[in-house]
Amino acid sequence: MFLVGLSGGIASGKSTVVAVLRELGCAVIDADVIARQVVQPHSKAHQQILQHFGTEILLENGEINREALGNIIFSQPEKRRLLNSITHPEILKEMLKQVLKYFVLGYRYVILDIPLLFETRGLTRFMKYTVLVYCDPLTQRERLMKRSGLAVAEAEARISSQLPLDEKRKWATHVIDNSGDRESTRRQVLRLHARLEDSLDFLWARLAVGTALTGFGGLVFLLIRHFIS
Ligand SMILES: CC(C)(COP(=O)(O)OP(=O)(O)OC[C@H]1O[C@@H](n2cnc3c(N)ncnc32)[C@H](O)[C@@H]1O)[C@@H](O)C(=O)NCCC(=O)NCCS
Ligand SMILES: Nc1ncnc2c1ncn2[C@@H]1O[C@H](COP(=O)(O)OP(=O)(O)OP(=O)(O)O)[C@@H](O)[C@H]1O
Repeated sequence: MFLVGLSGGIASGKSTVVAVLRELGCAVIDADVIARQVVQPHSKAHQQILQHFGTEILLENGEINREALGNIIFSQPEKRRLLNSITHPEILKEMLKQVLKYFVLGYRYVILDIPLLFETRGLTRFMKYTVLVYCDPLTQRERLMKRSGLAVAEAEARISSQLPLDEKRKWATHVIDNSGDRESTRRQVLRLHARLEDSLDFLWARLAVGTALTGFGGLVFLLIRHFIS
């Protein structure tokens, strides 16, 4: 089994790409969804957030007021680092559990949708491929303002809380450019999907050739090499 890290910037189109991949039957784990689950009332992260940010970031029903917390962390880098240090270990733990679930279910690869993949040190080393959902800066800002009802300055604060997409582009093994229309993006996702599926064929072909050439010892060697690479 191998892992594919999918990332992008805020409102660059990750969910749009993931929707197509899910339609094609891929297993996808969404870090934003998990980030919501791990801060539910009575969780460890909820208690720590309350302790550091105070009751003013709570709604009447005890849940986190995401808008209020967002306003704080997107304008104050040190508060953002604090929130990340509380939530990220919990998010990673839950992601690992879900990866194991898909492994047991027999999926041959799992896509991890992680907005801060390239910002989180060391995480890309576990991914066989990294996919960046790119979008040109002006379109990204416009889509973000429209989707979240933000003013220019607020949208820019959110965008600049992440590494620029042009920087992330250099690190990704695959790029999907979502600056155009949805149809153009869909075509690129179909090509990516075909490559991911081919990548499996390549593995099995390598194993078959390896076994034929070197016998059982060679097969064991190739399997070990694959799972630790
Ligand atoms: C700040 C919070 C409360 C805002 O909630 P809200 O519902 O408005 O936004 P949502 O969670 O849907 O996130 C939207 C996007 O914001 C960006 N974003 C979220 N958290 C961060 C962060 N800490 N740093 C930079 N960008 C972030 C991502 O691109 C994400 O896709 C929430 O995002 C949060 O708890 N963030 C901390 C956890 C985290 O790092 N999540 C990102 C996944 S690892
Ligand atoms: N190709 C496109 N053409 C027009 N609008 C688009 C396109 N792709 C995405 N959008 C719109 O842009 C907004 C952001 O897209 P999406 O939710 O897929 O991004 P995201 O990266 O998952 O966002 P976030 O990280 O902030 O949750 C949405 O309102 C979506 O409908």
